[in-house]
Amino acid sequence: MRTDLRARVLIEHNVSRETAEALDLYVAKLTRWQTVKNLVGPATLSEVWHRHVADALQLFALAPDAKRWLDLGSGAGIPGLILAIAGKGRPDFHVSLVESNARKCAFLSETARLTGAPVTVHNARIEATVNSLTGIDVVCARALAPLTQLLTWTEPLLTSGTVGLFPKGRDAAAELTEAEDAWTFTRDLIPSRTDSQARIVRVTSLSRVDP
Ligand SMILES: C[S@@+](CC[C@H](N)C(=O)[O-])C[C@H]1O[C@@H](n2cnc3c(N)ncnc32)[C@H](O)[C@@H]1O
Repeated sequence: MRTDLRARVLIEHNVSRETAEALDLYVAKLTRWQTVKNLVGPATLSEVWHRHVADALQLFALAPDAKRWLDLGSGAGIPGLILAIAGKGRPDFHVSLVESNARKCAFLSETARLTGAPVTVHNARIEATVNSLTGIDVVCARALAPLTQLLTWTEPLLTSGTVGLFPKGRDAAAELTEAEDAWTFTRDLIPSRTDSQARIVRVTSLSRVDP
């Protein structure tokens, strides 16, 4: 079952053999750490290629030319570390990972070293870090916070030309409605390729609604 999912994901995302081997290292490391550190929902591990790897890789198609990525609340590196592993060969490609949990950062650093993924791991809180990060093409965050909170955290970036890509579940439309009370922005609601109920919210040109 797992092998079938792996093969399907690799074909669908046109993954090279070298990248597939690096993704295998990621999955093996995640599986090993999961037994003692509980990095992802235990029920999701048997479908890691679909639920995590493919879910991350689909973001590339939404910003194909982006080089400098920022992933907030990376956890076990989803989507940021997976994107970094897959984007490793691209010129000037780099992903900043922000994660407040030290043991998750240890996993991110060790796995990045093992796979050669071009990342910087920031063991820090988002609110203390975002202002110092510049030159970011895309900021993403999965399963972190409601859209209104994400826009508040990423305001310095999204008001300055950075694109936001936020994978969301079935409540994406409601989160958008709430966020539009406080912000104006250009947005697309893109169907997820891994979950028919889920959406990816793409946000650009953010500004605050006048009080
Ligand atoms: C539910 S997990 C999601 C992890 C990953 N993005 C995923 O989709 O599997 C949220 C992560 O965000 C981190 N986090 C929550 N609030 C944070 C903050 N203010 N600054 C940095 N990290 C934070 C948590 O430690 C946790 O690892």
